[in-house]
Amino acid sequence: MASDEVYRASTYAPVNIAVIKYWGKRDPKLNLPTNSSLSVTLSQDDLRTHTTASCSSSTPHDSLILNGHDQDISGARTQACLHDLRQHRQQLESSDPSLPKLSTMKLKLVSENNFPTAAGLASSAAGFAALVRAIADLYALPLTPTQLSRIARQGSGSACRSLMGGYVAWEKGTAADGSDSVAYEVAPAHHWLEMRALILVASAAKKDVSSTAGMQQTVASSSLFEKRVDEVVPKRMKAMEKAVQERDFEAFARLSMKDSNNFHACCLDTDPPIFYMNDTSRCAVRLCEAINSHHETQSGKAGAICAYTFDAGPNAVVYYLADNEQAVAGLFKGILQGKEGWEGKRGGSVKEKEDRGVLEGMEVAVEGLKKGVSRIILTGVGDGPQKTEEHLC
Ligand SMILES: Nc1ncnc2c1ncn2[C@@H]1O[C@H](COP(=O)(O)OP(=O)(O)OP(=O)(O)O)[C@@H](O)[C@H]1O
Ligand SMILES: C[C@@](O)(CCOP(=O)(O)OP(=O)(O)O)CC(=O)O
Repeated sequence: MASDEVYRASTYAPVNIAVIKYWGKRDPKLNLPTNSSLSVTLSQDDLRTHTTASCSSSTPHDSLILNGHDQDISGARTQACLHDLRQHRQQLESSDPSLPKLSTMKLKLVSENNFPTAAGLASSAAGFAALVRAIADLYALPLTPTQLSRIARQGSGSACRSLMGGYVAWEKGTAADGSDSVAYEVAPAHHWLEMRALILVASAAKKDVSSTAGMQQTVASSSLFEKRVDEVVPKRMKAMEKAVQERDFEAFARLSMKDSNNFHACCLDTDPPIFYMNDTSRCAVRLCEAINSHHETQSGKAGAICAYTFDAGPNAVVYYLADNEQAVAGLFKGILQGKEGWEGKRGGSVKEKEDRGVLEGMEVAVEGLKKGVSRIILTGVGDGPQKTEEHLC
């Protein structure tokens, strides 16, 4: 008689926000990128996906419940992840016949994101990283995070960077089968633990052009994009790795802001043009620039203390170091006090600052932020996926 034992494994997985952006596919089917990218993994104390993978001989069909709602998992991307994971399990089962035949059972996946899904907060990155990690744990696969990144990449490109903590690069690779298109750790979180991120949520609504569709249009129509892929990104990847290794915030900040602007310029150069940043985003840029130039004037030397970056949406992510919390987060708190997100341990310790020197001539930007930002999220660099015994099913 078949046993109806239920097997399960659960994990938490983080969001990552790139500072050298992935934009463009050279092979849409295998989800292979046109350029390498580099991101910061954010702390799971603030933003995370929690996923349980379970199976038993009586599980009727493969399913995924996300935030309480049934999801369609028949898409090629999710299917590619499930197929590869099952194949790895099958290899284990054929080399050790005493193992239960989990590869033949259907999977029940239950997942919860503690942040808005599909709002440009990298939910697909944390979501697919959690899905792959939870199933790999359920199947007891002896694969490294880099090996798992090859699988997660097929679900969503940016997901491959959420399988590791700290500072993570995704090497674009050159092999036609995608075998060398994987993520690797540039430095663990503790190497530069002082990194903080303030997220200004300018819209929690679903975006009108998905990343997947947008980047395809850019590849097909932007001539600026060719230069980005051939020259701009390869140079910046090297410089950004060095900035992280040397904990050089000035270089990290300048490269982040330039790369975000270059990516959004390519979006504007797309036919028809794609607009992810909005008026609120531009107000955030203006304020960051003002904070940096005020700091430089005061200190008498070059040195950015904050860096903005924008993904495929209007939300600003502002990176800064803990030592500059008052000068950066404190200034934003002075403007955005009363908005959701400042309460709690991280936000509570930030003192509101009204720096007339920085804010002089910034009335339009200040008003724009007050009007356009709905909530803030304060976080910092964090670790990779964490196994948990807290199961969702
Ligand atoms: N926890 C999860 N488990 C599995 N899949 C998820 C999970 N969360 C999100 N997804 C998938 O990711 C999709 C959202 O991805 P999308 O790229 O549109 O938005 P985003 O990731 O928030 O933004 P971006 O990647 O542009 O920063 C969801 O519709 C769902 O298919
Ligand atoms: C702007 C970005 O956030 C784009 C992310 O794109 P996705 O990883 O969501 O795209 P797909 O591979 O098509 O799922 C930049 C980045 O995270 O590097």
